[in-house]
Amino acid sequence: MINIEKLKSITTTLGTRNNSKVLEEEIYYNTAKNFGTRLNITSFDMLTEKMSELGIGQVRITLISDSKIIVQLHECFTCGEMEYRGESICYFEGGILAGAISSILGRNMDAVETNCHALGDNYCEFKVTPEKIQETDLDINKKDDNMVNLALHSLRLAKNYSRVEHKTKEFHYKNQRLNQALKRALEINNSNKTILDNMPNFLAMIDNNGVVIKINKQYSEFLKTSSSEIENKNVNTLGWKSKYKDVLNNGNSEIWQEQIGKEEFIIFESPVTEGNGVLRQLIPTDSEFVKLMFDKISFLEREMKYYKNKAVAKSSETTSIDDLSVSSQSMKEVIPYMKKVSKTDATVLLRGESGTGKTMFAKAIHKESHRKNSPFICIDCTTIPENFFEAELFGYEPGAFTGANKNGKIGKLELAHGGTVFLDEIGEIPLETQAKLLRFLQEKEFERIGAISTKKVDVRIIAATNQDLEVMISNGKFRKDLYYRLNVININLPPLRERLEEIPALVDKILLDFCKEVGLNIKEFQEQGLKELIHYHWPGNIRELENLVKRLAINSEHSTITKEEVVKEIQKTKKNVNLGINNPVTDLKELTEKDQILKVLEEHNFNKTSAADELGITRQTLYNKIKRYEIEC
Ligand SMILES: Nc1ncnc2c1ncn2[C@@H]1O[C@H](COP(=O)(O)OP(=O)(O)OP(=O)(O)O)[C@@H](O)[C@H]1O
Repeated sequence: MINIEKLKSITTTLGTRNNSKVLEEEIYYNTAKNFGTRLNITSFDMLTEKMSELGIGQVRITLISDSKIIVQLHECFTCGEMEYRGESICYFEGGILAGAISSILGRNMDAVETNCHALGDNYCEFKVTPEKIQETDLDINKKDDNMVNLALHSLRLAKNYSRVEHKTKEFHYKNQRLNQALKRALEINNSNKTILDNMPNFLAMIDNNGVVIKINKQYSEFLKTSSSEIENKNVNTLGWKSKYKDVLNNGNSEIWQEQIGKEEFIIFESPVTEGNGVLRQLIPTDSEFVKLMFDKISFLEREMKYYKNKAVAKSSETTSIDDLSVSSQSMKEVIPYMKKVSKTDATVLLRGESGTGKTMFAKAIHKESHRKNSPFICIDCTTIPENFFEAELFGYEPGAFTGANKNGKIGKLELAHGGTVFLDEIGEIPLETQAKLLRFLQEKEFERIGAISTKKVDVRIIAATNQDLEVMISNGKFRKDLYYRLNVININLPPLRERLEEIPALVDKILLDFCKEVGLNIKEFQEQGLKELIHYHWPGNIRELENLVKRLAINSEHSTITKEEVVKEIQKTKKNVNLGINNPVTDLKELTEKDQILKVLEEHNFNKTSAADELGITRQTLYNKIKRYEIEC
């Protein structure tokens, strides 16, 4: 037995409702195709006549060959009177053409729309080709209405991703197209049989007062009654459990499981006719369609679990607040505050120069919080191209934009549900995305790109920056309202030169962890060597100290690292500092720094890894600087 609550929760978190919509859409394509085969069309002339008579459009066949048939459709029913939509959308007509041509040729054909009026073309055009599945698998001439046959057909089509992608590109317009098709379906009367009657599933249309305005033959036969006994009666009078009110109020489909008679059904109710009516569909739970849907859901669920586990595993490697090496007075004062803050869900803004430990502290806050068993997801805003921010944070629906993954993408906020998202270098977020992020911080909800429904997720945001956000606000580069939202808790990590007394403890910790990690005999520093470290001013902060200590641990010949070895290593680091690297930046110094970076890059043939090495900075810092100084590489 299917657990409908689980289905609902999964569809809500993963947005798989839309994946089920993909299949739903397949069903409609197939239904139209099924209808096309039943028109008993035997020639192309008859096809042209019938399509015109049904009001589907004016057909012109421009090519008939062994491999394909090209059909133009003028005055297309779906898009003929539409404005430019930017996508081809006439899957309903494609289905009818595919079905009709299949019955003319006596072989299974499929139609793909290659031109569309909604794309700005003068007319719609369909390429009709033999379907790529084995003919023996499906006998479309067999006038078998059963759900299994249709669902099997859907399964094969759903597996054909390019087809699915083509037909699901514009999810926004799907309902509209469907509305029109159904509206029309109610009007068209073909030998006293409506299109609804030709549909194999159990379907009914309910108006906004809860009155059943149409029920198809299959449904009324299942209820062992005639359509006239049902139509024009209220769902309450009929004893139907319907959620039409919720559907119409919220504009979202409802799905649930129900036993009717002896059979179990999945019931879908979705808004149609511009939100004035509801289409009710009953699908038996033992149908292939439902099984397929569950397969898809469990695949997505497994995928989600995999990424969640990965994220949780990463966060469990994290140092906790108590394990952080902090021995200076200024940092010791920060720790109790951090612990208090960790227990809340408040947004935190960590500020400090590069290498002062912002990322490490963000992870420690997460580990101390009640979210510790949920993902910690770090987004380095300096590495995301401007156009991809929204997709990265909020995700997108299948086919939301050209070049998008055909299955859509779960955004990092959704992935982190229950956990923490760390936005490193928040100042890099483009203004447009800042607005959407602000809304998320205020309402905890967002829409994926291309989605019509809103998602709610429970995520804590920790942000970090070493930029002067206040200056960015006055330059119009950072939103003031977002700044206030982020700045609820502000933790400032002082540069290492202002907490030099921490160096001995930091060095001990770094040395011990590193020697263990790489399997070196544990080493120590000569006292004079340590003093040298304390006398240096560490413009690259703890990261610079960490790199230097690790280099010494590897290069030192002795179990005790000598003063001379330290001095030599510091000289190397200083050389880079004299070159202007790692200095806190002022306008004047920035100029020197840019020149020096350019010089080193040129010397290294623009190889970023070796240039970063020479400069004594991470590759990421080098990328950041290249970006900041607009150096062309
Ligand atoms: N208190 C600490 N104890 C031990 N190691 C630390 C501490 N603080 C920072 N580090 C180490 O210093 C390095 C730099 O820290 P981190 O990446 O957190 O800095 P950051 O401020 O986020 O830098 P950036 O702004 O460049 O991203 C890391 O490898 C981290 O492990």
